[in-house]
Amino acid sequence: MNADLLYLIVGVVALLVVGAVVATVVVRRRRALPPAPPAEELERPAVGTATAPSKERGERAPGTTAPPETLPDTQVEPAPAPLDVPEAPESRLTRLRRRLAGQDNALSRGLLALLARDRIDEDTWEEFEDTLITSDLGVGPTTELVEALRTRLKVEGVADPGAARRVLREELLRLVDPTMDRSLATEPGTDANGAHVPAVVLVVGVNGTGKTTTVGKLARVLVAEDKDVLLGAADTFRAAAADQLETWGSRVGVPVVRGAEQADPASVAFDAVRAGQQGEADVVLVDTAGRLHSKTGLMDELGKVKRVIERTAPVGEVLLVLDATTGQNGLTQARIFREVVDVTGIVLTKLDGSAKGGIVVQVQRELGVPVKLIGLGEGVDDLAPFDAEQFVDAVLSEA
Ligand SMILES: Nc1nc2c(ncn2[C@@H]2O[C@H](COP(=O)(O)OP(=O)(O)OP(=O)(O)O)[C@@H](O)[C@H]2O)c(=O)[nH]1
Repeated sequence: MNADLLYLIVGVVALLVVGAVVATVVVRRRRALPPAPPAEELERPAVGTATAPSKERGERAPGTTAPPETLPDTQVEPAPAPLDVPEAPESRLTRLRRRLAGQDNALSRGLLALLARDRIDEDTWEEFEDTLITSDLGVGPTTELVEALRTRLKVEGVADPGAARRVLREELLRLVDPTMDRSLATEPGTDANGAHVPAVVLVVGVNGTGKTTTVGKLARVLVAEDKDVLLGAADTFRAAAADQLETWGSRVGVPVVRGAEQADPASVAFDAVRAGQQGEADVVLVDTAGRLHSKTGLMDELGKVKRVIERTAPVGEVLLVLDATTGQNGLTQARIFREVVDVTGIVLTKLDGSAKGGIVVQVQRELGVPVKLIGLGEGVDDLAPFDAEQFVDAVLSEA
């Protein structure tokens, strides 16, 4: 072997040794590093549209590194919207009283202007009667009121408008009847075995009168009174009614039991009351469909709903919702519903913007049950318990 060949072999061996040493060091260093994070962790998409870093969303402020355990594995749902706090009963009443008094109140203006005249002659009494009839007081109550007023003004020798107004107030109040029990049956009870039984309120009426809206508003009244409420969407005829109720419910944290579109209303009502019993709700409000296609159909449907509910809990309250602006039509509806279910109270909606307050008296006489609630607008808290004195004062206010 010559010297050149020997140098070549020694050089190749030396290169191999150096290469092996370098490779070992690199492999060792790689093993010492943590594995590279997956691509998606490096670029986490922002949740929602907010751009400010948010701890809740697991975002990092620029230049900071969050410890791995603070990074959520899944996207964080946006926080639920805070619940509404429904208006307290007292402030609601004060506000709605002002609204009732602030109407373009033809009744009030007409009555007071007539009583303010120097001399009340026959023409004046006739005008007075016309004003009362226009307000939907009805012929019977109008005649009674006029006769009572004429007699009292004469017998008591009332001459000044202030005194005449006091007499009118007393007579109107007598017609509206402050002695009627207008409380709502919303106290839960127990059955024979001591099991919890929620109070059940069934809400009936023809479509468009404001049933679903009333159920939503009433839920808010009850929540403001610290009651646990559950809603049953037994109006399966109009799918939007259940959606509407869900919106009302979700705003105040009240659950809603609903069924499939066109499901049997009785089975939805049954499920709702059962759920109310199991969840120990204080009150279950059941919305119903109001098709007046035929009296028999309505009778069958409402009768069945009530019977099926009563397997679990008695129906303590049946509220008939009537639109105050529909006058005689409303009374016809009232008659039909009275034959179908035992109505325990009336809700008069849309009394805002209506000079038809006299309907309160007519409908109470027609059904023999009290007006318990009045709707005074489309706002979420525009439903108030009916109070005879406040109502008469609002009707006679000179606003
Ligand atoms: N101004 C006014 N509008 C009201 C009042 N109550 C309800 N409404 C309106 O009346 C309309 C009908 O109300 P709904 O609650 O959908 O009527 P419904 O009886 O449930 O109708 P169906 O579900 O079709 O049977 C809605 O636009 C309500 O906002 C009220 O007191 N005043």
